[in-house]
Formats: sequence, C-alpha cells, structure tokens
Amino acid sequence: MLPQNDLTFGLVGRKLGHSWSPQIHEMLGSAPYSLVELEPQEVEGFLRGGSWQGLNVTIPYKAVAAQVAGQTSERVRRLGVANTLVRRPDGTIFAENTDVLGFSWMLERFCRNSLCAEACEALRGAKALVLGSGGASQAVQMALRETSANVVVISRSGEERYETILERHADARLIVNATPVGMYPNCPATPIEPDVLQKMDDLAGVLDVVYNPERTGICLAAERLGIPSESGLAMLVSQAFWSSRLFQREALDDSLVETIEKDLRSRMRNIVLIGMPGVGKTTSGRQLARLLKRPFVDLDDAFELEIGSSPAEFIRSKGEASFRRRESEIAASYAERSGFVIACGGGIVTRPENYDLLHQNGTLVYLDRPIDALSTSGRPISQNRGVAELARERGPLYESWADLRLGCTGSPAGDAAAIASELGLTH
Ligand SMILES: Nc1ncnc2c1ncn2[C@@H]1O[C@H](COP(=O)(O)OP(=O)(O)O)[C@@H](O)[C@H]1O
Ligand SMILES: O=C(O)C1=C[C@@H](OP(=O)(O)O)[C@@H](O)[C@H](O)C1
Ligand SMILES: [Mg+2]
Repeated sequence: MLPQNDLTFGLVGRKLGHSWSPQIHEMLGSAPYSLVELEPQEVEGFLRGGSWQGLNVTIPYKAVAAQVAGQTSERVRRLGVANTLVRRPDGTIFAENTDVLGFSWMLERFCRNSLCAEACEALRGAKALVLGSGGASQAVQMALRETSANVVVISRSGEERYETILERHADARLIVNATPVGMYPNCPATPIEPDVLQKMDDLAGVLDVVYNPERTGICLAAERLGIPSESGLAMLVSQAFWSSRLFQREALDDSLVETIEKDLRSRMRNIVLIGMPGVGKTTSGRQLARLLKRPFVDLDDAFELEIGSSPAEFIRSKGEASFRRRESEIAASYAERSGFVIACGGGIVTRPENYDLLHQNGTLVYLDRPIDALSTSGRPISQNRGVAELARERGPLYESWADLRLGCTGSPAGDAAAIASELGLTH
C-alpha cells in the first residue's frame, strides 16, 4: 500500500534501504519524510497523483520526474533529469535538479579550502576528468562547466577510456569520481589505480560523489600522495538543503549544511582503538560503546565467532602469518560499517593494508600506557617475543596511524570518558 494520502515529503526510488535522506531532511525541517519504493509501472501515477508536497527522486526515476513536471528549471531542461519535485499551491508540479547545486557547493568549498581560490578561478581552462557517464556524472559535468573547466568524461568504452587516461590526460588538474565504484559495501575500491594518480604531475584535487564510506578508495589513494580529496557527503547534504528550501518555499539558513554535515560525520564515523596488547582496547572500547550508546565489536571476538577458534589458539596452531591474513578479512568486514566502536587486536598495525580499512570510516585512537603495566596472559605473541620488542616495533606504527593518542587514565571507565571528551562526543 503506497502512502499516497498522508505523504508530505519523501524520496521516491526503486531500492532505498541505504538512504540517509530522512535524517537529513528532518534536520532541515522537512518532516515527516518517507521512503517510497516503487516499481517502474507505479511511478508516473504516484508522481502525478497523491497529495505529496515535495519529493526527491532517485535512480532510476529521475527522467520520469522531469517528464511529469508542468514546469522545470533551466537545468532540468538541459539535463533531462530531475531529483526534486515541488507541488505548487495551484497543484502544478515544478522540477529542479539540486544534484547540480549540491556538487557546485561542495566544489566551491573544496576549491576555497584546498586550492585557495574560487572554483571559477582555480578551474578556468583547467582539465577536469569526470569518471563515469551516468546521471551523477551529468550533474557533475554541468557544475564543472559553469566554472569554465575543460571537462573530459572517462567511460569504460569509447574514445576516452580508463586505459588511455595517462596517454591523453596526464595534465589533469581535478578528478571527480561519478561512478559507484568504492561505494559501501564494496569498499575500499577505486576506479583508477593509485599509480596512475601518482603520474599526474598537475593533479591538485580528487572529489568523489560517493559518501559512504567517508573516505572512498580514490580519496584514500589521493591522501597517500598528499593530494587534497573529499568524498561526497557535503554534496549529499547540500542537494538536500536546496531541495528543502524549495519544499518549504522559504530561505533556510546556509550554515545548516555544515552543521548537518558535521553531525553526520561524527555519528557515522567509527571509533577505532589501537595500541599494545593488554593496554585495554577491549575493556575500554566496550565501556565507550556503552557510554555513547553505539554498537561495539572486538575484532578478536569477531575472529573467534567467524573462524571457530580464538586468536591465541589459532596463532599457536597455524602461526602468525596465517592469523594476520584472516584478521585483515575480519577487519575489512567490520571497518566498512558506520557508527561502531571497534577494538582491534594489538598486531593490526603490522599489515600496512589494514590502515586504509580502518581509516576509510574511522577515527583511530591510540591507547597508551607504560609497557610494564601490560597484561601478557593469553597473548602468545607478547609471551614469545616480549613486550619490549613488540613496543619497539609497533610504537612508531601506532603513532603514525593514530588520529588521537591517549595516555590511559587508570581505569577503563576513565579512558572511555577521556576518549569521548577528546573527540567532542556528547553522551
Ligand atoms: N585503563 C586501564 N587501567 C588499568 N587496567 C586496565 C585498563 N584498561 C584495561 N585494563 C585491564 O587490562 C587488562 C587487558 O585489557 P584488554 O581490554 O583485554 O586489553 P587489550 O584489548 O588492549 O589487549 C584487563 O585485565 C583489563 O581489565
Ligand atoms: O598483539 C598481537 O599481535 C595480538 C594481540 C591480541 O589482541 P589484544 O591486543 O587485544 O590482546 C590478539 O589479536 C592476538 O593474540 C595477537
Ligand atoms: Mg583485546
């Protein structure tokens, strides 16, 4: 049964399980905001009928949305697709494409913060590669052309292909991923290999329209090369802001975009505890999760659940190398999720690839205390190699991976409170 009669605001699409739009629109004041999943044959009737006031429309229905509208913006006329429909007081439907406005907003802020110039100035005549040629790409292309950038669209086939990027476009200044590659749960993954980015000497920025995970694969690769990057959360919030303004027919405060973005980032980001074995990651992590009312996972417990033996038993019977491989698989499957407190095993830092897994969606917190206070019981690696040697080897890794280092306070409850306070998280 469709919520035809009592729908005020909502999002229409085919599969919407992943959507963050209800939370965002509710913060913007467009409530109640419902998710409406429709089959293709139901869409036109729903959009034309019903008593809705304002709708967002997502794939695969953005073209139908443009067609049902009696009046459209210039952007929608040019693109042929709309993501926002507003019912006017006289009953007619107006269509807008706020994806373009959302991307422009993100681009403008990125250029100001990372390229030290307005987008028009930073990108005029500069080569901007847009990866992908679907709906999101159309919106990105339009926004980029408004800055007078020289836009090149890269697809899987045709003249401009991924294989020929370096031959033809090693001089690119900006790359925007407008494909779904790297989107949760297939992450981290990147549409362009890091060594291709490395060979682009003029590359000054990388943007992604994908917003989950918080740092997509292409952004992680750019970050490693020291190239400024940003995934698509700001675009998501900004397009919702422009839609909500139309829904409510009034100016909303511009600062709402960054307030909501910040709130979502802090709620969705994982808090990941790293540090020496026995320092208290498991115990303090559990307390922290309770304090913040977040889900908790201890990767060693997850290992035991999945593999059927504890890390200690597994290391004793199969060896450390084999344990590390399975540990990375377990880390990958939890670290891509959002909003968790995650306690790692002490040796997580011994594999460099684990960094991207944990960092893509997480703030890494290094718990530290004097090594003579560390428990070694049930920890075969600490017992065999000695805590001092482990600390020499791993200390610099914990340091370099950490976003925050915290000296233990003397109790797990104290550590949990200190982490929450350092990260500015209220409870
Ligand atoms: N802040 C702390 N101060 C003192 N002891 C602690 C603290 N945090 C944890 N412990 C104790 O240290 C031991 C190891 O803690 P655990 O959480 O298993 O460490 P890890 O997961 O880092 O290996 C446990 O007995 C725990 O109760
Ligand atoms: O330091 C290590 O190499 C290990 C630490 C353990 O976790 P804790 O740090 O929670 O003890 C566990 O993953 C395994 O025994 C290996
Ligand atoms: Mg532990």
